[in-house]
Amino acid sequence: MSTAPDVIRSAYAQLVVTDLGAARWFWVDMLGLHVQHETPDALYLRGTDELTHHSLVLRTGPVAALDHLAYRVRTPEDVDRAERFFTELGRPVRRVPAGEGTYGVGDALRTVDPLGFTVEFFHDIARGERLIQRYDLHRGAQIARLDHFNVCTPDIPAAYEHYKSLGFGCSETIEGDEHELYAAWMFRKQTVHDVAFTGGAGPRLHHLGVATHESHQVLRTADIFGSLGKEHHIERGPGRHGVSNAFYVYLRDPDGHRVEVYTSDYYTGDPDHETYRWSVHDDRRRDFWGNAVIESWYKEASPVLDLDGHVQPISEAELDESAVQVGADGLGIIKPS
Ligand SMILES: O=S(=O)(O)c1ccc(O)c(O)c1
Ligand SMILES: [Ca+2]
Ligand SMILES: [Fe+2]
Repeated sequence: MSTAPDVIRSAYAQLVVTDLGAARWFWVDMLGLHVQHETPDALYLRGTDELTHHSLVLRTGPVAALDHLAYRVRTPEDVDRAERFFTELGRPVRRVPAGEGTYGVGDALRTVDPLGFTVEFFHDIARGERLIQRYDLHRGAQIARLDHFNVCTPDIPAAYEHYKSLGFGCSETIEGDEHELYAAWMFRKQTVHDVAFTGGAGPRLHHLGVATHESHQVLRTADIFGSLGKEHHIERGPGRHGVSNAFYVYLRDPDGHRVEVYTSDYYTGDPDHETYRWSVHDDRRRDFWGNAVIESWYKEASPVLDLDGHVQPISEAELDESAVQVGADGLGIIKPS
């Protein structure tokens, strides 16, 4: 296998939304993302700390879906490496020269990865002005930056192996009694994850994770939605995660796309960083206070598009974490299917 591209971080996602005005209300007015560029059918958004052009692109389309995920790579030559790497894997690849792809992004490689997701690797991207200390412009949830992608896939071990071959480390896992893999969190930047896998029918996008600096901003996000009688957008939390130790709240946008407002995970940058493994029977794994995970969080996710914009077919998962229950005696019981 040729050398993998040197991925720096999860960098942006492009979502298809069916109503750009409604999406603007949610992502700009409520979450506080900054509009770096806009056209009649697209918004290019970033958080207060982000110095590159955007970390989220919303474009109008008939079906709410993930258009593609994008990772930034260290050098322009890593875009060539990505092309060789995925070509050797036998995956469909498409080179997207500067000016022909996403506005603000330079030369890029797009592929459909082994999990069925359309993924872009790029280096060159336009800059945005520094807003880190423009507190006068920090609004709503005061989102600082994109933190991670969470994807639904039926084969978590295959997802783990693919991202391991791309040089990702593994910070945490959720495992069964025989160490079957229910979920995994993997990273290139030195925090808990750039990408994580939720077991389920896939390929589907489970959520985008966006980071705030402090937990009071997570609580304030929930309060703002409550104040406006829009609490139906709050799906899960606020709460404290077991995995990652982050404080979180999950929201659904007007199209049902899930976003997690997330803060205070931890450093993972040492070369001998060890994976922390949770039992699927430990009720603190997903919420450290043992709060139940609402069914929709396990079952609902956004469809994804292929390189030509067609919705990818999905395949069902073998393992169903939501079927695993911890009984009153603290032992795991599997609900009869
Ligand atoms: O619910 S989990 O504690 O497993 C969790 C941890 C980190 C995340 O980013 C997440 O979405 C979910
Ligand atoms: Ca609710
Ligand atoms: Fe997350």
